[in-house]
Amino acid sequence: MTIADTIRSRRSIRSFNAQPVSTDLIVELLNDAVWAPNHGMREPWRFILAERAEAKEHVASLMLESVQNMKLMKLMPGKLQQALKNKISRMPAHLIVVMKNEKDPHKQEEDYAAVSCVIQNFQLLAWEQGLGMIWSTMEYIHSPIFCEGLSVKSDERIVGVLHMGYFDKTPKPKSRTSAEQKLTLL
Ligand SMILES: Cc1cc2nc3c(=O)[nH]c(=O)nc-3n(C[C@H](O)[C@H](O)[C@H](O)COP(=O)(O)O)c2cc1C
Repeated sequence: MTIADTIRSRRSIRSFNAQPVSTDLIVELLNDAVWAPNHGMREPWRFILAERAEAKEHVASLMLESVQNMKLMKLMPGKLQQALKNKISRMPAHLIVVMKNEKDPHKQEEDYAAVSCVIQNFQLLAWEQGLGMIWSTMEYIHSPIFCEGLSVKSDERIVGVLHMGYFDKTPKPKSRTSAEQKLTLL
């Protein structure tokens, strides 16, 4: 597969099968992904991996607790909330990508971009191995309950939670606007 093939064929995966994901593989892919560009070599990222059943249960509980006050959740019957928690707990792995905050807004922006590069590298490398994921930025990633429950420090933020695993069905691609339509030639 060329890089272009991998970029074009990668899809966000939201449903996974039960096949476990090896920790060694995730670490190997991360070791390639961190060769991302990053200004000042600040390498502003770190990772938290939940693969063991108790760890995934913990992540799922924190997610649910964090969103409990959201209007949508309040409308959701208890049974449905439990089903959601079970769905998250059953996913093969969750990788939480954490960034060190910078006081200088310019550096903060650069670092958010660098961490996003690592995430995309990781998504593409994983895709080549048949491993799918969804990059979630749902509201809970900013919740003190969620962050404190994962020992994310006050000078850090979560850039995304990557729910990942192997999958049986590849979603259809959503079309993209051609670059020509977005290009200004000076
Ligand atoms: C920064 C970022 C945040 C995202 N957050 C979510 C999310 O919270 N929930 C979700 O379902 N998808 C999320 N996505 C995935 C997009 O919905 C997905 O990339 C888009 O629909 C295109 O689909 P594709 O990735 O299969 O090409 C996010 C993607 C990015 C880049």
